[in-house]
Amino acid sequence: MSADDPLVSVDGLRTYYEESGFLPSEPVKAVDGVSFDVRPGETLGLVGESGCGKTTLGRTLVRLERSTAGRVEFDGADVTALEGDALREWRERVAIVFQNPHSSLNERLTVGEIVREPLDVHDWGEPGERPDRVRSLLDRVGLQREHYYRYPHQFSGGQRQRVAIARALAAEPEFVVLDEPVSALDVSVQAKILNLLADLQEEIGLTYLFIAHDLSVVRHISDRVAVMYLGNVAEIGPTERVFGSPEHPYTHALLSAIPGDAGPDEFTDRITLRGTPPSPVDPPAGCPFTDRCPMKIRPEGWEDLDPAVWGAIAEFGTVIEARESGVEARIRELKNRLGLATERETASAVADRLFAEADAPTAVRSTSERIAERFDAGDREGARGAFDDAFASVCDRSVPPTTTHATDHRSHCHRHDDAYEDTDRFRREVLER
Ligand SMILES: Nc1ncnc2c1ncn2[C@@H]1O[C@H](COP(=O)(O)OP(=O)(O)OP(=O)(O)O)[C@@H](O)[C@H]1O
Repeated sequence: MSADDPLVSVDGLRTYYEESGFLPSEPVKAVDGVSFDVRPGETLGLVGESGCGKTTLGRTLVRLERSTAGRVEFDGADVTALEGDALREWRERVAIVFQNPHSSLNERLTVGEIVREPLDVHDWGEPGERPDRVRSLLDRVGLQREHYYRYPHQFSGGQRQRVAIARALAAEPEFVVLDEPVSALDVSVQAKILNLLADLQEEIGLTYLFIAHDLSVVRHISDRVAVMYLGNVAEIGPTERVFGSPEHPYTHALLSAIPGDAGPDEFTDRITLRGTPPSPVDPPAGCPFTDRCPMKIRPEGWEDLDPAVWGAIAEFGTVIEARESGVEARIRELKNRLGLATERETASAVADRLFAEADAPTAVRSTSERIAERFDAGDREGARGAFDDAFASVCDRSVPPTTTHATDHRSHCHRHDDAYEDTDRFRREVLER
């Protein structure tokens, strides 16, 4: 392997959770087609809101979750299909540190036994050498050799995380997934653990995937950063480039929420995103961020609408869509079958209220009224189609291609297409929100 070759190469990776329950359901698309590399010796930061799939991605990379599709190459070889001895052997080369050191350690084992366990599992060295290896690991992570016979409950959160790190490094892995390794710790302890991780990386030449929601920690520790949204990577690039000149509207929004100097250089105002991310069971067909994007491209004919009207249209669309498909539709179907009353407000009433509040122009009102009437008359699929014909834009219809902005800096947004790059206007609009 040359120094430029990735250690981990992820291509089109998907991890879906099949749900078993009372209602027939679609899988949770926790990771929905991500591609990126992790290079030897680097720290790749992984950020994004709660539930966007960071943990699932990290767990899939070390085969704690089974991928649904795509490839994960480790040192050039696909590891997604490994089984038996080959899987066991490869597992020596990877490790994971979990967020909560209060739940990740087995309380019934001594610290020495906890750290020794992977040495036994992977048949590391001779059995007689292992206690010494454990003691030197304890020493290396800032604990004492004498702690071998102590139990986890005798330690503070920071010390427990040191035990977890010693255990993760015991069998000499090359690649370590750090899943929010400091977020459960006191702020005063966080810096010490981060420094320990950085020292260990340098000494041993480790490669890290560092998952975190604290963006200033990620900026501090990562060489590159990947921004995740709804199971997808929206943007990836060198840390200073992504923080200094973010390209994806979601990255803009995420970074604008950082107080003070740690925020992006070109924005000073906070961008508040509408609503919450959609369910990963039923993600949008086009851009994953389309429902909440403050820079969403508008369809022809509606370019000059006031943002409040545009917001009302989006809300109306969400109601129609939720009632026509997804969980709400399945529940309604079931209730209908059981003879239970279901709908509350008619679509026409929803449209009337939303568009009156937003003071929408007549063209919007009459178009929506026609759609709502069709919906209320029972042609829900037709109404949804009519809504898409009238108001959907390229962001709703097609998955954005990859745009490379500079060496190593990539993002996925239709705005990067020259035809739509009216960013000045939309950035102003974003700031005015
Ligand atoms: N074992 C599971 N079975 C079914 N769904 C799951 C399972 N684990 C996670 N999910 C779902 O998959 C999606 C991604 O979850 P994941 O924990 O990977 O996100 P995350 O970004 O790490 O969130 P957080 O920051 O809260 O840990 C969520 O919708 C979550 O509810």
